[in-house]
Amino acid sequence: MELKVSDLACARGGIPVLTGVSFGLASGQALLLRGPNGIGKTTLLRTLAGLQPALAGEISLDREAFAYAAHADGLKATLTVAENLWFWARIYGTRDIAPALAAFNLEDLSERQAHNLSAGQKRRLGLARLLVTGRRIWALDEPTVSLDAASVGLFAQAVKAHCASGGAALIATHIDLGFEAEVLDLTPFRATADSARAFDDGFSEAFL
Ligand SMILES: Nc1ncnc2c1ncn2[C@@H]1O[C@H](COP(=O)(O)OP(=O)(O)OP(=O)(O)O)[C@@H](O)[C@H]1O
Repeated sequence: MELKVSDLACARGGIPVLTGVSFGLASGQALLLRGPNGIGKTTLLRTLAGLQPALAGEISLDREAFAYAAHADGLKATLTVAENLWFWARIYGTRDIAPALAAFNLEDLSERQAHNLSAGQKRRLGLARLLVTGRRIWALDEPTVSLDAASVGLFAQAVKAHCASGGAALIATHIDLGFEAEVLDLTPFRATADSARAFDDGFSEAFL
């Protein structure tokens, strides 16, 4: 098993959002996170990627295993497409950006500054960054926002190739990505007022 999450609880803005989340993600597997707006998909991905602490529970892998791609593309506006990818490649110790450019059809845009890209092109660059991280688990938050149908197809191919080479992906999405994947519905794990109170009590007891 690549990743095992056990009895995880996480909060946003100090308020418990999810409790008792347990699932596994095997090497080669893509898992879709579903649930209504506000259920906590982003919160779960941020917790797994180490951007915020868990309230409780276990995550079998450390944050270094995850490449997180969020709503904000995190691009360097004045750098070109190629420079953006090289920036990340150097950080992650990757020596080639050509596969990333090709996977997201960015070759013809490689010399354009990021701030001059369209919304969908920016998103493609943000996703291409995943390929230069070399990280095993992609944690993706609504990765297809702004993408046209052809680009959703490129994204699906990239995820399939990543999984075929031993990686895995956890993807929060409301749309059909056009490939077979298991689904984890977070609705049953919504934190209740009682569970929120239990965390408050535990917090108070721990610090009194
Ligand atoms: N910065 C914040 N401070 C306080 N609460 C927040 C903050 N960001 C999000 N929340 C709240 O945390 C809860 C979980 O939000 P989250 O973004 O994880 O949900 P989501 O399932 O990803 O939603 P969506 O499908 O709309 O993207 C929501 O009730 C949201 O209003």
